Amino acid sequence: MRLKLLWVGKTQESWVRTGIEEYAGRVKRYAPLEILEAREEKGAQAATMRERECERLAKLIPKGGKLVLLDERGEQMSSPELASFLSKNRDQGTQDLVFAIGGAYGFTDSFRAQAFKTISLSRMTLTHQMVRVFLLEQIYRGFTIINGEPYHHE
Ligand SMILES: C[S@@+](CC[C@H](N)C(=O)[O-])C[C@H]1O[C@@H](n2cnc3c(N)ncnc32)[C@H](O)[C@@H]1O
Repeated sequence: MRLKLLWVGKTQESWVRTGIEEYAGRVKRYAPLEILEAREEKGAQAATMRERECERLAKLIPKGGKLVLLDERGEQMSSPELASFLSKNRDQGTQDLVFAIGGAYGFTDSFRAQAFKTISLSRMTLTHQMVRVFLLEQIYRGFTIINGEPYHHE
């Protein structure tokens, strides 16, 4: 199973980039991981920016890829539940599990409708930049749970 992380715009803060590099490196011990960046839209109305950014995200989804959205309105999962979601997909032969993080204006309804699952990390709104690190850390945590490694403590 290959993992793809899609997001909108460059990672601006160096301390966020450091976190991404750290946890992306850890995740790659368990599964091939590719991070793909959609260009951020600027200077238009929120709805137009959301629309254009989602069109760009949609183009990055490989054919047959299973789309998982990160969204505050999604389903809240525990880390063991995320681990079992990852292992189930791996065992069922999912080729590309594609996680998408929206831009500052989130997702359009039509992009939401393409998702196979929508996950919330919290009911609070987090910055789309920090969500990149939180998601990578949870995926890493998930793999350590799958492998019975001493990282996650109940
Ligand atoms: C600043 S938020 C967008 C807020 C936008 N007003 C909305 O309603 O979706 C940018 C992106 O960060 C991610 N995000 C923010 N908070 C999140 C949370 N609690 N759980 C999961 N993803 C979150 C989502 O992918 C979201 O599209």
